[in-house]
Amino acid sequence: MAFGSSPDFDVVVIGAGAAGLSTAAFSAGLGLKVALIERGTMGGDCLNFGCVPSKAMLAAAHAAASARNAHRFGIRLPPPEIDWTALRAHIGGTIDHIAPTDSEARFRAMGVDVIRASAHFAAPDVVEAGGRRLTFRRCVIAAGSQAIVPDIPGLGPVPWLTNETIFDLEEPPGHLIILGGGPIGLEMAQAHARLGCLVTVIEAGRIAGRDDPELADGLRRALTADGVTLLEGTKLASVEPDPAEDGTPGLVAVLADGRRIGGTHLLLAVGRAPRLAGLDLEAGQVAHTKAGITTDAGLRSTTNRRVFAVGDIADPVGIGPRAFTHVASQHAGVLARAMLFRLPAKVDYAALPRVTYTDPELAQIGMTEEEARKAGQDVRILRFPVPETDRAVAERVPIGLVKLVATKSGVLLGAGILAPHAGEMAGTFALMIGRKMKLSTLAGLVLPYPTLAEAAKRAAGDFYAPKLMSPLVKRVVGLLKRLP
Ligand SMILES: Cc1cc2nc3c(=O)[nH]c(=O)nc-3n(C[C@H](O)[C@H](O)[C@H](O)COP(=O)(O)OP(=O)(O)OC[C@H]3O[C@@H](n4cnc5c(N)ncnc54)[C@H](O)[C@@H]3O)c2cc1C
Ligand SMILES: NC(=O)c1ccc[n+]([C@@H]2O[C@H](COP(=O)([O-])OP(=O)(O)OC[C@H]3O[C@@H](n4cnc5c(N)ncnc54)[C@H](O)[C@@H]3O)[C@@H](O)[C@H]2O)c1
Repeated sequence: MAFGSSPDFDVVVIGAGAAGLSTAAFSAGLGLKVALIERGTMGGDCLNFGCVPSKAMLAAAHAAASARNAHRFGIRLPPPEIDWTALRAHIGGTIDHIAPTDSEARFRAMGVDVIRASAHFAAPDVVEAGGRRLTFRRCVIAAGSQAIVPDIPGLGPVPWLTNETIFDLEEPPGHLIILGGGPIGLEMAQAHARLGCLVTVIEAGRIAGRDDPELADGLRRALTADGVTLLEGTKLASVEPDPAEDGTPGLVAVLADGRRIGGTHLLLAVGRAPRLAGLDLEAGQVAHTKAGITTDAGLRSTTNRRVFAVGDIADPVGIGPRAFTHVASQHAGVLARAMLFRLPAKVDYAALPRVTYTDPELAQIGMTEEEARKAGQDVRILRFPVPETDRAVAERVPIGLVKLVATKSGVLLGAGILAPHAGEMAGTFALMIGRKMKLSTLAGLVLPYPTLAEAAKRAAGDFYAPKLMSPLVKRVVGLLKRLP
């Protein structure tokens, strides 16, 4: 940019996914001149290849499971028939319904200059896209992440799927082999199993490895009951193409112990890598590692003060990346305060919720027991089995657990919930942990009866039960009862 001249844009945003769209919307709303650059589909991963299609598919899968399980309630139904074409129309229709919110037309109407092209840095204050050279006051990198493609011998000729292609299958997979038992692998495993496919998950460690092992154990039982084969602590040595006689592609997964598993499709779900390639971050003098763009806790690049990063691609120093849509929104909020209002805003994940949308759902808010202990906390653990609530009995919920992690003085640090619709309970815990509330708040809450959430109240109540039943309290009650 020539000395003294003003830049073309106040804010240039690279990527129109959850993080970039929120950033562009608030910046334009505050009257700034904004360019939003997207090389793919408006809405990014969440709308097109992530949260939305996966939850739409899971909804269909859960409906099929409900039909299969109706006999438990005295309702006899024929086995459900899966109409794959109609199912795909449901998934596509869900995306189409939400798409206008993320559309180019909506953002143009806000006054945003939407550029449909690939963006890269040409200088620390210049981005190029679609043959245009854009100078900026601030650039926000919101280019997201993509599925990691591991280096597995034989993978080249085997047709593999990622989250970007699995929702496009015109026929249901006969036998879906899933590599990786994290949220993507597990959600897709249950969805496909309940939709009538054979499913095998190959996981190098244990499934739901970031979650509490007790909660993961319940999920393991639920998935196994759905017919998912879980191979944990198992390394994949290689894959071989194995087309069927009619020429339809197939594969054999060869495990490190020599076992051979034949399947029709392979889904790679072994984690995400930031989309750094092509951004020419060197030209922009933007520091990065393979985890993402290195920022301070206010999401500002540590090497180019004009540049910020948000969403999956952001790697705030000491906190690390988190790949969730609600984190993308949180980042946009931090950015609004830090970048535009120059307030000392920082990313804070202390009360962060995350949910794996299987049935039962696995929700974790704040710290797991292991994380709290690693952080040096002297913790109290409280549990209550969800199936012991009256609501669970009525609804025949066989598996579930609430596990609370608190300080010795009763301040809630973390909550893990394995229960149907556990995600719907997460807000209460995010509020409690965020506000550093004590378990007494939860134990004293009047909850509607009968609800699964009562399990959490019962777990919190256990913190106080020994104190209530102590000899001292008994003596006080004994003295008080003598009063007229
Ligand atoms: C299968 C699956 C299920 C998920 N389910 C959930 C869920 O239930 N809940 C949840 O909270 N999260 C979920 N996630 C995670 C969530 O989708 C991501 O955290 C979220 O999409 C991140 O948003 P983002 O804006 O950072 O990136 P993205 O959505 O990836 O958007 C980045 C955009 O930048 C564009 N781009 C990249 N490079 C350039 C460039 N050089 N020039 C121009 N444009 C560029 C890309 O085309 C893309 O559109 C799921 C993810 C997957 C894969
Ligand atoms: N419901 C949700 O909120 C939701 C759903 C899907 C994805 N996401 C986001 O996307 C992220 C990525 O999800 P993901 O499931 O791909 O990744 P992940 O990193 O969470 O899990 C990947 C799993 O693959 C295993 N793995 C890695 N390499 C392997 C190999 N060679 N062989 C066998 N197993 C291997 C790991 O041990 C791990 O358990 C999540 O962490 C989350 O942030 C969120």
